[in-house]
Amino acid sequence: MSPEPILEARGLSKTFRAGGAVFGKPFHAVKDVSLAVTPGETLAVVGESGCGKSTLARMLVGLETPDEGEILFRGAPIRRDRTLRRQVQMVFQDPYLSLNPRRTVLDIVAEPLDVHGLAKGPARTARVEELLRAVGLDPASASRFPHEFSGGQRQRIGIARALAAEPSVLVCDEPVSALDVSVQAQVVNLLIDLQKRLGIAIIFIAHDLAVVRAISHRVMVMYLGRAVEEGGADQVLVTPNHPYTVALRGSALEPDPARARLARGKATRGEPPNPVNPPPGCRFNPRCPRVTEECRKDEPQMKRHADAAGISGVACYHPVLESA
Ligand SMILES: Nc1ncnc2c1ncn2[C@@H]1O[C@H](COP(=O)(O)OP(=O)(O)OP(=O)(O)O)[C@@H](O)[C@H]1O
Repeated sequence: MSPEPILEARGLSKTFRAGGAVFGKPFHAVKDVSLAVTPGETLAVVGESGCGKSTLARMLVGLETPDEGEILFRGAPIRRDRTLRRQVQMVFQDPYLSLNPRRTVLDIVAEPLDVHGLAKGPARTARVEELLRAVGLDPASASRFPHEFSGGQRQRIGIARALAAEPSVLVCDEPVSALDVSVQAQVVNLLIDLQKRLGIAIIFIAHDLAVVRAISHRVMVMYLGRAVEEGGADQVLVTPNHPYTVALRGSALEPDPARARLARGKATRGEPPNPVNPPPGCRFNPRCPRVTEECRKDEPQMKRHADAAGISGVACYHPVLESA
């Protein structure tokens, strides 16, 4: 029997108005997305910029309220309360913007300890030093300020801060995309190591399939607010079923970023996606090499089935392997 999910989202939707304007046209940034992670598991959420990954992440940690759907922690619905805030912590994309430049590392990492009343005085300092050690930083650096650290070290400080709350789930929103390629693997390896030691579940958000390869057990692919494919990491990353995942994978195999963009552009023909005016039918249809009339009429629903790696699913009338 597979373990119970620690965090589950059912049918989450979020609508914004175009341009953030009060009278702007409403559009779905996230539409009917469901996911689940079990303790010790990493679910990667991948898709191009604007597909709704950050909005999904913000809903999961309670920074954004879903318009529809619910979030369950250990099987019980949770709202934007303290339980959710403490048990589900976020690691932000930009380690330069997400750390207050006027506070010391001690005070930054101790913030969740203060907010949740977890430690005071010498115990607070000792806990911060322990957390800094856990993320591979010198505990003596607690009195320093963020600008004295490199990008990779700052992201380690962000991870230490997230861990201070003793969370069961870390939601990492593009945690390495602002870092040099040489540093990205170190931060990914740190997360893998922490997961093994602490048994936390990780939701790892990225636009790049190559980055998620090392860390993910399961992968969900999003396109214009919708989940289009999900399954075990090997299945989705090696033998993808959705034509969009195939296109993303094509660009992931290209190590040079400029060529990867070109490959992605070629593989996903036509206009770049715009969530404000999604096409009728399948949202990917204007760019899809396998498009038929059916795809232009009705939106395909996610069809799920159980396999060796758990549940797999694809929302496509013409999935690649089945019709090959
Ligand atoms: N507060 C907001 N008000 C209006 N529109 C928003 C708001 N937040 C996000 N959006 C829009 O919702 C869509 C999804 O944004 P989101 O940031 O979730 O995507 P993403 O996949 O994380 O992209 P990126 O990697 O560029 O952040 C985008 O079109 C974005 O412009």
